[in-house]
Amino acid sequence: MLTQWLVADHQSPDKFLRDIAFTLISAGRDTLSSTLSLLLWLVATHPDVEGKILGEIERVMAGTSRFLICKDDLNELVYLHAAIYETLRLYPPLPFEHRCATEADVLPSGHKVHKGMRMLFSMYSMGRMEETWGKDCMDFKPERWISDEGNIIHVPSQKFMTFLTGPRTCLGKAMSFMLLKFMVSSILWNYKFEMVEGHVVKPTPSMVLSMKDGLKMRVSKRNL
Ligand code: HEM
Repeated sequence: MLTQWLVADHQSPDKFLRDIAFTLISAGRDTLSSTLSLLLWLVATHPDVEGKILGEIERVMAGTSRFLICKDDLNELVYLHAAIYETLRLYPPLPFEHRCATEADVLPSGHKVHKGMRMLFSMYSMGRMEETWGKDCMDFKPERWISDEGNIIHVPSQKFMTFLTGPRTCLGKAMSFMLLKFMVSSILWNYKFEMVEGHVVKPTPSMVLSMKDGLKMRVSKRNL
C-alpha cells in the first residue's frame, strides 16, 4: 500500500514518507504509553491478575533459558491479551471523540441529527455501561474476555469502542496488542512493580487519558 502511494505521489516521496512516519509515531506513542502505565497500575493493585499473567508466562518460558518473550510465544499469552483488553475497556487512552454529520440522519435511538451537527461521544463511559458489560462493569476482570474453551471472545467494535468503529477505525490495533504483549510480558517477568504507599492514581480525561499526579511505583528485580 505504501509503495502504491509512493508511486502515485511523484512530487515528494520524502515528504510523504515523513508524514506517514509522523502519523504512525504520533498515533501510537501516547496511546501505548497511557495503556502501559494504566496496566502496570491495575496489575500492581490486583495481585490475583498479576499471578495469572506470571503463571502464563512461566508456562511459555518453561524449559528455555530466555528472559524475554519471543514473537512465536505471543499467541500463547491469552490471559495477558485479555488483561490488555480489560485495561482498554475501563481506561481507553482516547477517552472521547467527536464526529460531524455530513448529512441529516436519524440515529438508531431515534435522535435526529442535522447536517453539520457535531457529536461528542465518550468511550470512557461506554466501556463502563452496566447494560452493555453487566453488573460487574466497574470491576477489572480479564476473565470476561476469555471463553470456556480458553480463547479470546470476539467483541464487536460497536460495543468495544476503544479503537473506534467503522471505516476510520484505528489502523494500529493489531500492532498495539503485539507491542503491549511484548512490553508487558518482558517487564513483568523481570521486574516487580509495587505502588508507593499513599499515592493515589487519578485518571484524568484529556485528549489522551493520563494520571493527574503520575504513577509512583517501587520497582525491584525479580529473582528468576
Ligand atoms: C492502545 C493503543 C491505541 C488506541 C487505543 C488507539 C485508538 C485510536 C482511535 C480511537 C482512533 C480514531 C481517531 C479518530 O478517528 O478520531 C485511532 C486512529 C488511528 N490509529 Fe490508533 N490507537 C492505538 C494505537 C495505535 C498505533 C500503535 C498505531 C500505529 C502504529 C495507530 C495508528 C492509527 C492511525 C494511522 C489512525 C488513523 C486512522 C484513520 O483515520 O483512518 N494507533 N486510533
